[in-house]
Amino acid sequence: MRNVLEIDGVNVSYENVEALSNINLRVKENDFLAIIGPNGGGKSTLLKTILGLLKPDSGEIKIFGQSNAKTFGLIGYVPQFSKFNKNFPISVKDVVIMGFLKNNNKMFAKLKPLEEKKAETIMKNLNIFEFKERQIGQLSGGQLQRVLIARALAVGPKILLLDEPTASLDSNVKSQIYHILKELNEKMTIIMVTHDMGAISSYVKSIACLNRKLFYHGAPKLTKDILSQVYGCPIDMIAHGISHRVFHEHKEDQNA
Ligand SMILES: Nc1ncnc2c1ncn2[C@@H]1O[C@H](COP(=O)(O)OP(=O)(O)OP(=O)(O)O)[C@@H](O)[C@H]1O
Repeated sequence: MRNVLEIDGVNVSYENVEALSNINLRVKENDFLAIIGPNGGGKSTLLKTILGLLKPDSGEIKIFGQSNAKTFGLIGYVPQFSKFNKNFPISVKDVVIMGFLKNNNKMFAKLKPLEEKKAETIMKNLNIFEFKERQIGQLSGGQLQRVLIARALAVGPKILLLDEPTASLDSNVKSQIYHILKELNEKMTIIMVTHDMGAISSYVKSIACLNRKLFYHGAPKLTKDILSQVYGCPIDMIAHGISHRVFHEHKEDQNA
């Protein structure tokens, strides 16, 4: 299997915060990679850097062997839907259409007939076609997540990046989203930031544990030692090793 993503010696900082330190990572074609780690560990920063939205201070990122500045259409991005402004007066269909536009300034541009057909197929596949005229504020969390996945699929990506796709969804809806991702994974590589440890044992093919540095990258089998290193405190694992986590007493908490 060839590498679809190669990250070499990447450092990223915001003014005086070092968010990523010397990240080296290879992702193979058709992998389903989960990036896990504590809050503020640099997961979103890593996604933004892969997308080319943030420029590393040093190091290099290649997508299919090319600089990520030249990769429009190869990567689809699904942002954290909880951060999406649900009050924005835009319909489901218009959000999906935005995915076809290279320059998002032309937000309500008309699609070519072929694109129109493709948008329709994507919406039907994700079961959102029936409410395509609905304003996005009228959707449930799971429906909105499917709309954002549809938007990301418009470019026909080879890699799909998702930032916490199941955060604040109930377990039934989470399973629906993972089911969709599993199907998509037959055609594309998936890289997902998640705090959902349950997904790791059931759905993903590999994991990367990130807390400013990359502590582990490999099979989705976490040991207590790796988790403690990444999360910076001891962690108990209950039920199948990783589906739950409980923080022991914590020095900072004790002093609080
Ligand atoms: N725009 C910014 N300006 C300054 N510092 C930032 C900015 N964005 C992120 N940071 C800092 O960079 C570090 C990494 O943040 P990032 O959002 O990548 O973490 P994360 O792992 O995605 O966190 P979470 O799980 O809470 O979403 C944090 O210390 C954060 O405060």
